[in-house]
Amino acid sequence: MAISSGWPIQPSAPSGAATIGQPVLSIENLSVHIGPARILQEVTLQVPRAGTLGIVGESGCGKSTLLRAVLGILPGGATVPKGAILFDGEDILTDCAATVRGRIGYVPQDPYLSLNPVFRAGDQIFEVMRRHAKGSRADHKAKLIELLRAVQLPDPEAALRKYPHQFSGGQRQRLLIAAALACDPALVVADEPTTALDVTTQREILGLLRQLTVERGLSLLFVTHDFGVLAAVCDRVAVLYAGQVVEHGPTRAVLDDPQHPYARMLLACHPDRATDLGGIPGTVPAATAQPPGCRFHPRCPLARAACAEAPPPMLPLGAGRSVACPFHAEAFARA
Ligand SMILES: Nc1ncnc2c1ncn2[C@@H]1O[C@H](COP(=O)(O)OP(=O)(O)OP(=O)(O)O)[C@@H](O)[C@H]1O
Repeated sequence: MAISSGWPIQPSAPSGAATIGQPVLSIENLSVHIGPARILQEVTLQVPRAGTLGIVGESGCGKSTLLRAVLGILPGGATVPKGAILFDGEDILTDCAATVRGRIGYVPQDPYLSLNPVFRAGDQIFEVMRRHAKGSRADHKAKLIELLRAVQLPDPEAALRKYPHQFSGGQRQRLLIAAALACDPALVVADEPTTALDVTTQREILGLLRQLTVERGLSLLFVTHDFGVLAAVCDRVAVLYAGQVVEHGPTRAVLDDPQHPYARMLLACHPDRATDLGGIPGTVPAATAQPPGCRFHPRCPLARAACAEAPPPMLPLGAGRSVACPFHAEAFARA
């Protein structure tokens, strides 16, 4: 059974937009360690200009760490033994990080925790614009009012003077989307931006995000653990397991016919498809105890000795798809 987004279908990106020119963001062989935790291993991904890439994976697979690396806010003690993150050709991991960061908008996960309760909403966004956007305060105000209209927040003038507690959760998330767009970013990074919201508000916010990215030609890097949300928002998807990308391709193709054993088993657990509640045998390894080779091999029904020896290369499958498993075509029975 196909996984439906459950959300109203939103306008899709202009034809061919996902493949135009250089990617806006290119993550190349990125490994991130924090102390003994080997969190990301040789992650390679691209966000197309005016395209949307979703990162999907279970809790603890490294989604937030990947976003933090892109935003230049890895925690103290983090090291990057390998790799690069190129934004418009500039390496975010080097000194130009501060300049680059102003051109990346961020929509956080929890609208209740992301605004300072003691400052007016407008002042908090003006402060970000003062640091990163050109123009006077009057220019910023005109721009912000236009954005608050675009995110469909009623009475934008009054909204600027309100404190965070005077908004609902959905309204706060609209405010945060406006804030993310305030400095004219080329890329918006969103970290599960609807998990704290009720289902109806989730639909509205996802629809809005999709509409704004299409209308404004923005690129979107979107993290979620929810395949339905992914189907609603993202043109392309990368499936992450224990810090390794195991499959990458157009969202519809991956959801309809996943190739990596992990992606197949994960999708089989989705409520739209599940025939039992068996789940995937075993547990996700701790970041301090990652198995060698393919990190999924201890749980994989197709595993053999070679899988424990070295991480499998990404194999191109055509039509923009790739999978990190040389045995992906073999059928398996779920344990
Ligand atoms: N500061 C840290 N120090 C040590 N280990 C960390 C640190 N931050 C994260 N980790 C570990 O890195 C792994 C990935 O964590 P991360 O938060 O990136 O995953 P995630 O996919 O975003 O999870 P969730 O969906 O639950 O937010 C986990 O095993 C986590 O315990």
